[in-house]
Amino acid sequence: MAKQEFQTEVSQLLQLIVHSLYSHPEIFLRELISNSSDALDKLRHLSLTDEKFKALVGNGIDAPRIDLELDEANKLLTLSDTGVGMNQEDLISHLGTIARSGTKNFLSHLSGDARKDSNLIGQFGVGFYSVFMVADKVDVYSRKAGEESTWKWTSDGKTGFDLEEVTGEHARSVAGTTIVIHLNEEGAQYANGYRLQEIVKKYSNHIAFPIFLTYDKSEWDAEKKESIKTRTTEQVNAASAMWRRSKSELKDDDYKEMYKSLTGDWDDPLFWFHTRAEGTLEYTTLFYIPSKAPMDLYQQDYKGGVKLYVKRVFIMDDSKDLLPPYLRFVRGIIDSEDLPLNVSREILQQNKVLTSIKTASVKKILSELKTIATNDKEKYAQFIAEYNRPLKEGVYGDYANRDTLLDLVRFKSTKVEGLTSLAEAKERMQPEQKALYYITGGSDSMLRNSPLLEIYKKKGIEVLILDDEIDEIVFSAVPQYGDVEFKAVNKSSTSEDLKDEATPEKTEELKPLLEKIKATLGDAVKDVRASSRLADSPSVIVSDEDEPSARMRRMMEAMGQKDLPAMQPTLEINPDHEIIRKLLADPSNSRVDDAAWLLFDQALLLEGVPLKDPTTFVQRLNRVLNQSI
Ligand SMILES: Nc1ncnc2c1ncn2[C@@H]1O[C@H](COP(=O)(O)OP(=O)(O)OP(=O)(O)O)[C@@H](O)[C@H]1O
Repeated sequence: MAKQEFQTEVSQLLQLIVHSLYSHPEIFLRELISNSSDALDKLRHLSLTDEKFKALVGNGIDAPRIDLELDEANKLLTLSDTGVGMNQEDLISHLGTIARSGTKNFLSHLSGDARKDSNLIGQFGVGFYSVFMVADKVDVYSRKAGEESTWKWTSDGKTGFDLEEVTGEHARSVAGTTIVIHLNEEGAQYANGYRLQEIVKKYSNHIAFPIFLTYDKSEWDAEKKESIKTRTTEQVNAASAMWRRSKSELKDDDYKEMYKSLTGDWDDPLFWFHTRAEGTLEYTTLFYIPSKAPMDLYQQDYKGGVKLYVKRVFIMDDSKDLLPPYLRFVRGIIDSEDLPLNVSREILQQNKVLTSIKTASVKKILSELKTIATNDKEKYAQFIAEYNRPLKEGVYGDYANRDTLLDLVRFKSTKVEGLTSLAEAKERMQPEQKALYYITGGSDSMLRNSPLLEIYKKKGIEVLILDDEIDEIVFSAVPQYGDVEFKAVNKSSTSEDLKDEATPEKTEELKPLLEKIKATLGDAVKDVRASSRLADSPSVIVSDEDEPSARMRRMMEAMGQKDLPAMQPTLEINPDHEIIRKLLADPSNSRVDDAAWLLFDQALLLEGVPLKDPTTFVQRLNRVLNQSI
């Protein structure tokens, strides 16, 4: 017998499961049943598509089932399936290490606060290891489909496991897995047939395979007027692929239960969309929106959340081709009547049937979301709190659905508390307002206090506050909302819209000063102009239409773009500001030189641009300070 140690992460996870996750120990059964159901799905798929496995039909593999057997007296619970099974290597790699990136990610997020951590873990399910909440020893006997040997894996869930080949009475006659759970003190409550039935119905009623329970059933003997126990085997679950049933037959609880057994989430989903399409293509989709965004939402190796079935036969999960990447938070099922069973991942990408299903599914999900946005604002706000960002990715990437997505995303604004839709912002436009204005490039408070907003505040015009990094990229690709243009307030041309007729004398008067400042700043600026967008601040920098903004430049640099041309913004000066008036009053003022740089540097700082030469800035500031004290 070979004794092997668990991977460090497994030990960590086990520690956590055993010491802090007692709040829902019953989920161990759901996790094991879900693994068995996956194993049955896999084998059924192989037997339909692979010659080698077709030959096995008739030898147990055509009777997919899950069996629970209870030995109450010895506190033993046995769960068996006739699924794909595991061989020696599988047992080591699947039950001795953590391959799932989600779980690794989870472990890195642990806060040490048991309550919080158990909520976190609910988001992905702990899988097989949850059995150690209720067991002090677990034996797994497994035989892989197409192989002869049965392997036994045994562990107390502490440091490691033993692995050996078994023969004789313990060898399995057909492929599959048997898990013998030696219930511990905590788990003793599950050595009860009625309790087990209740849990199976609660979590696994709609698993596509039958689950049988063998236990000592107490029955009343009418003649002798006493309770007698009879060994009984009963099917416990409904075993209908529930998504194939009609909506009218299904209750909310059916949907919620299906969601939980599908995802391992402990919380109810926010909402679900169940569709049956008939006509040229026949398929069923059942999509769920989890109430909390999945942990791996922003990871490149995220897991797709939609399972593909063909005529109720499981084909694959984790595929990233079933929905566009921005809808990666959606969980659920696509079940098609028209796809071939042996469809591979490679074929999937170009398959016409699947492309049509995918296109229709995206439209369906987005239109359902739009209905919720209109009819249930509170629920929609919960949705937006989790998924605004992926929707924005959609605005950028999904050209075909851009209009709908623009209606779904929400933004901060100078006119509302919380968030606004673009439709509402459009409603609020002033009669003379020519575009929907937005400001990007910094944190919420930095943007709200930016001098660029002064004129808009004065005129009562709304500006969208885009403080999410992704906004800048999204808006660079989206020129308008309906018939209204989007305009960034930091672009040089934008202030033209708002210009009040400046008196020609004023412009004339300013000219020499502007030239002087320009001469002082040299190549650091493209131009120096009188501003029509400032009220309280003396200066501001803006960029040309086709130039990246300061923040965009930082992002491009962070992404490794090296040969960006040097930044050359336009400096705008507020002709009515006291500092400027003073400089104008005395054109020979020896301080114009310092003033020019300080006006420029402060404008850069407000835009979040780090100064190239902070030492000189500080020296200048001190010089001016010294003169004024
Ligand atoms: N009854 C079983 N039959 C065959 N393989 C199994 C069985 N139970 C577990 N496995 C294998 O062990 C792996 C690990 O199982 P575990 O429950 O820890 O995670 P998972 O099922 O992969 O992830 P998740 O629970 O997030 O879906 C499975 O992916 C599967 O390959």
